[in-house]
Amino acid sequence: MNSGTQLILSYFPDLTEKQIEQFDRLQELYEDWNAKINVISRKDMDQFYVHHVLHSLGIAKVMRFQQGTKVLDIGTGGGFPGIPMAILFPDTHFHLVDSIGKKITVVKEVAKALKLSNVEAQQARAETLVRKYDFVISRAVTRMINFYPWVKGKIKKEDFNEFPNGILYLKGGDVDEEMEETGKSYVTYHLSDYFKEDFFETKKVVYMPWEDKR
Ligand SMILES: C[S@@+](CC[C@H](N)C(=O)[O-])C[C@H]1O[C@@H](n2cnc3c(N)ncnc32)[C@H](O)[C@@H]1O
Repeated sequence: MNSGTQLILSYFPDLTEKQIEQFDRLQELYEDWNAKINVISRKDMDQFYVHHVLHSLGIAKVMRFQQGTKVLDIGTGGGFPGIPMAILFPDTHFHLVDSIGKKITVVKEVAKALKLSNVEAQQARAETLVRKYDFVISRAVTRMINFYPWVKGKIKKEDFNEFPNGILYLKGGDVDEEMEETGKSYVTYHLSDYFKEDFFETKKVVYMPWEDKR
């Protein structure tokens, strides 16, 4: 087992043998694909498990998806946060979408190599999608004021998991300034409360539950 996988296991001790194997293969797969199609900044590759895998899994410290949950990852790039989350939640369906076809090629190949049957990858612009989901997850795509109109009609207005359906967005820096522009309610979780690596000092998960007259 590589040291990155050991790190993941230290924070998620209930991983199965299959999940351990899948996490273990990730770095090699991305190194190979990244040499052909740049989906991860090269200088980031030596911090791959912290900056990409563990960061993506920060969402799982905030929300446990039940079997049958449907999740959309918008602007997934090479598959973050969708691929690590799909390994962790094999009974949840993940729809990974990006507007750039080459990135979706990488996502499809990685999912195939890992036999992730719960991953569907599609080249599309977020605005054009018509299905409904329990949760939308995302990292580093655009400001929430732009993002929110893309997704608000795509979240099922019923609660299937322990907490209301909604958006789970990975963000660094000043969350409040950006979130207040939207006028919507949200909860901020600090990833430094869960992970001790310096990288997480400023990293957050912003949770926006769907809203009605509740
Ligand atoms: C900075 S990258 C982040 C990629 C990935 N989420 C990550 O954290 O590694 C932003 C991605 O959003 C995609 N994107 C931007 N606008 C989009 C849209 N309207 N619909 C789908 N994807 C979009 C871009 O193609 C790009 O791959």
